[in-house]
Amino acid sequence: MSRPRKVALVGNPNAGKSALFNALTGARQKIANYPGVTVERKSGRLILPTGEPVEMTDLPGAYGLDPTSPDEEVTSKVISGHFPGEAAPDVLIVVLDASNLEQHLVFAQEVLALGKPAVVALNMVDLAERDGLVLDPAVLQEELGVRVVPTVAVRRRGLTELGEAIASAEARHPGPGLTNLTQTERRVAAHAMADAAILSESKRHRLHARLDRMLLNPWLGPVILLALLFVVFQAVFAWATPFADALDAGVSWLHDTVRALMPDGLLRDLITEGVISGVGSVVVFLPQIVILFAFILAMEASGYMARAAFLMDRMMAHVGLSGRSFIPLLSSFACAIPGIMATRSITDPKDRLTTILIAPMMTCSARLPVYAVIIAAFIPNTNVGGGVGLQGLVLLALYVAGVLGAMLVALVLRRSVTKGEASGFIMELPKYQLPRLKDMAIGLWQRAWIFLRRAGTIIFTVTVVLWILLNFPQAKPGESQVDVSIAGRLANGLAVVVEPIGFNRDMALALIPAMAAREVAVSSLATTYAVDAGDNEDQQAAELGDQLKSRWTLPMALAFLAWFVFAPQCMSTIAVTRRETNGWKWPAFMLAYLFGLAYVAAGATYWIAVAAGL
Ligand SMILES: Nc1nc2c(ncn2[C@@H]2O[C@H](COP(=O)(O)OP(=O)(O)OP(=O)(O)O)[C@@H](O)[C@H]2O)c(=O)[nH]1
Ligand SMILES: [Mg+2]
Repeated sequence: MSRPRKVALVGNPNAGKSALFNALTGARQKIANYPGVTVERKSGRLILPTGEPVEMTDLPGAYGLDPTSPDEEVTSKVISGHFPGEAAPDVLIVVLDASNLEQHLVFAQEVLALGKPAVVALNMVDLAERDGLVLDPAVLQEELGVRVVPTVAVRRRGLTELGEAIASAEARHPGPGLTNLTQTERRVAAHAMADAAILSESKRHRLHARLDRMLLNPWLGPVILLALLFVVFQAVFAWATPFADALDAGVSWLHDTVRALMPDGLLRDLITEGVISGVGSVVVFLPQIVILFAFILAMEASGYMARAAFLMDRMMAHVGLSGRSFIPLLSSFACAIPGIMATRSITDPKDRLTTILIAPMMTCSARLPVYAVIIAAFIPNTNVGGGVGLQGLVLLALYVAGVLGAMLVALVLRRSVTKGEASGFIMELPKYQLPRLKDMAIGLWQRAWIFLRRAGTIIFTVTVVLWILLNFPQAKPGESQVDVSIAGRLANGLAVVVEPIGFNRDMALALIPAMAAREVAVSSLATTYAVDAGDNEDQQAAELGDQLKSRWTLPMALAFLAWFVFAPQCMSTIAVTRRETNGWKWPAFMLAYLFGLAYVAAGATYWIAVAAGL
């Protein structure tokens, strides 16, 4: 039997290719309402209505076959069959945004001129209708010489017709109207084609235009953005509390139950102190993570995020970056790894390198548990007036500190190591859309799952190993178990280095396993204190927050927070930087400068706080 035919989705960024891919193959590729979301190719299987199985590939968006950035290069190589280890696609699905037809037809002509079997998915016809556009697909079909199928990817409209069109797509001889055109000629042709295909147009985006005038206003825009972020961080603390408390109670209950049921011994201690206290101390932050992502996903889907990028462009230009860096930096608030990969949509190599180097300073969600546990223990839950909570304010300040640090570093790098001018910013603003509940639910579920999976795998493993290192060799009566343990002795070595910045031995101990994942800092503190409590019932019952309060001073806690704003405590980030920069030079540079910054920031915080009498 011959291999299944290969079908590839091509088109401008933000046309809805990944949404179509998901709808057709049942995959869960990330979709978001701004250009440059997909930066790698991804394949999946589907069965056409004719019963024919095909292999479908989702590609990064592109503006032309001549690549100007690493992600466009993937697209152009896959289409031409030059992608290593992959045959050229047999059929192309050219995805067009119906509400942005003229622009999207330029690249479509270039692709169709290749003469491969092809189908056009006239996607987002619902948005076109909403904006008062009535289109005639037959006109486009006539002009382009291939089947044109209207679709609404997110509502699964037109999928069967699209499948049938794929099944019957055949090789063609593109007419003279398509081949050998210059880019300018294609633009002129696109204009004429769009004009002919648009039957009627009643301007109905007045509301959106007004919204843009407000949100993109150079003065009002940043104020609105800041206010919005402010609400987000207040909500992370305020809304999460009842859920976090419930989870906390669940963890305590489990801990006590297992303790009561199991016989005394090392195995019981491993399960209660290592697994339940350690991993549980991280899991309780699930509600906060979910709330944070609910806001991020809503901002992405509505089209507001792209506006925020537009607003930030001026500020980015001041530090020598382009607004293009905004989306990768934004993704880094979830995790630096997809953020660093998203830099593939940046054209200028030095621009891209700078963005990679500063991405780890964006506060990723793995820091949230660390921040939250320390803030909850040391920052009073008071109102600073007008219903604004101090805890949320401190959390916002930590995020802002990361951003400001990153901008400062970019400024320095662009004048030294990655010298260059800021490049111009071209990004089309996506249409405003109401976030779809189902997409939000899927997105949140994915984030929650990533978090829980980390807790169940990497955090679990590291915590168990740490517990073992904390319990051997066993202390004699009268000795402190942590002091004599292997982990304790290792930490004593590191403690010498971090003592000048106010860290104690337990903090030093937390830093080592936290290289695997930042959240481990929390579970490792929880485990250390649980082991240290030994048989002391009172101490055992004390929650991690109370333990911290009784063992750390406020300046120490603040220094620890400052450390985590900058420290590159994540091996995966280093690994992905190595991959994206093809060598060890830049990851080594990143490690050195970020640890340096963390050390200075934590030290300065500690000594200033001490001097201020905190
Ligand atoms: N209303 C409407 N929205 C759509 C449709 N198709 C996609 N979208 C939305 O449009 C946005 C972009 O969709 P994606 O699938 O990420 O676009 P893409 O072409 O893969 O973009 P890149 O990966 O950046 O090249 C998302 O917010 C989708 O929810 C559609 O037919 N109708
Ligand atoms: Mg995509």
